[in-house]
Amino acid sequence: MKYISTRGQVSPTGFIDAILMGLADDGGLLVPEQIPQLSSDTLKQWQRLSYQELALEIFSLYIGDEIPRADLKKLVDDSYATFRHEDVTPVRRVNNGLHVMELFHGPTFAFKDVALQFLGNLYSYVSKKNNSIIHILGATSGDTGASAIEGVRGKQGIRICILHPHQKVSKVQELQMTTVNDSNVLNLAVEGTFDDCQRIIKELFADVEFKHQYHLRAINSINIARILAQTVYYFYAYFQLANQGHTEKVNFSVPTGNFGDIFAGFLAQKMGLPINKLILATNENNILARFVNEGVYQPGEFKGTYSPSMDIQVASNFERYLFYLYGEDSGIIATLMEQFKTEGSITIPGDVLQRVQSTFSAYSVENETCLDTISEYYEKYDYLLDPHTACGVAAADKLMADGEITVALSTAHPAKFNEAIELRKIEQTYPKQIQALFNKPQFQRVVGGSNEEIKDQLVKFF
Ligand SMILES: N[C@@H](CCOP(=O)(O)O)C(=O)O
Repeated sequence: MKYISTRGQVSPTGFIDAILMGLADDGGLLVPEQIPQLSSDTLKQWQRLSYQELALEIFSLYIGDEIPRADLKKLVDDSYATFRHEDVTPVRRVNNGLHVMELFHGPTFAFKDVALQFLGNLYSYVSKKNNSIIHILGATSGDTGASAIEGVRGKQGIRICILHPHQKVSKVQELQMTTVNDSNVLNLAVEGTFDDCQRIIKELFADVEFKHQYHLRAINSINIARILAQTVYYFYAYFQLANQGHTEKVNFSVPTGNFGDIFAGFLAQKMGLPINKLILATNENNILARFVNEGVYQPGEFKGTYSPSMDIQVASNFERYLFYLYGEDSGIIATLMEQFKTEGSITIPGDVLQRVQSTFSAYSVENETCLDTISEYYEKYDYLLDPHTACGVAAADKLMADGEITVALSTAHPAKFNEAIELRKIEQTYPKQIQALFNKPQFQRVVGGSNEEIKDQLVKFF
């Protein structure tokens, strides 16, 4: 399989070079040259596979023979052996039509572990095999950072620097990142928002000379490996329901910030998974919900919410979706992204908007509704939702029709966001791994948001 850029200025490249490139060198995002198409027979054959077996099949389609199957199997098995649940991403029925897929059974209690345990092991494999230098630079609104650090801490040949917005992540998220004292980890707390952190890393990756000189690698969802790994659980959820006798198409409701997770669902649908609606749930930072409902992509004013991981204005993976929306025409995408840079917005015509709405439904969840949903599900169903999952569940409640089956993606464990949970006077017991964080010293440097200052830190660290 080869990978091409959404902006068309990069020669088709193999899987390993694509993951090492991260952001495409022309500033676009890498996508597979062709999306594999699955027959209904293949779907039937996959229906009873374990999570690990399924991941191996899906990764093989996108990696081809670049990694021998036995090596790939070991990477997959090692990556998911760290999960606390034997199903890796179990699906639980909560009420009639609503199921929750728990994606938080990995080491840092968030869905990011599903891809970042794998990517961490993959980087280590590539570093040993090809003698590649792996200097990771990432931005986080809380979950990606902890998960990426956990995926590579202490690993030979790898260094990681994570930028997070100072005091705009939850206490547990901050502790998960900053209590790590391995010498290959650097945490920079940036005075600004997640969008500032993401803009900085994208600008540094776009500085191709700097990127190559310092061997910068990405762990955010700009890296195509993240998307591919997240595609697996859409299939797995569908198969778990099919094994219980649900043969109809399924809706997925996805708490959305950077558009990576829901894009993975979109990719699964394009591969042939019978998905009905993709429900896009935002918090009050609702640029994506406005896009789906009105056809205008324009950042609004930043709002701090109870779901800080989704406090994002400019969604990284939106460009990948635009590429498919516009028939894989990289010329149009390059023009639209240039327009976004100069004018600050993209408006799509009515016929294109109709195509968007045939795939996505969207709802923007207000702060109070998020908390109300947490209370309601706790009282009625004895199920404690984290505030991001609560946004997904609130959107599903709003947008699913009677008789439909919806899987809401539960993206994090509630213990990561007690700031929101305690507002509703709900007392939760922390898992022991989270409780232990409160007694540890923290290691982080607070920095301003200039590219030069970050570059300076990186040069010293790498
Ligand atoms: N919500 C994310 C933001 C970064 O998104 P990513 O999927 O591109 O890594 C976070 O928790 O850091």
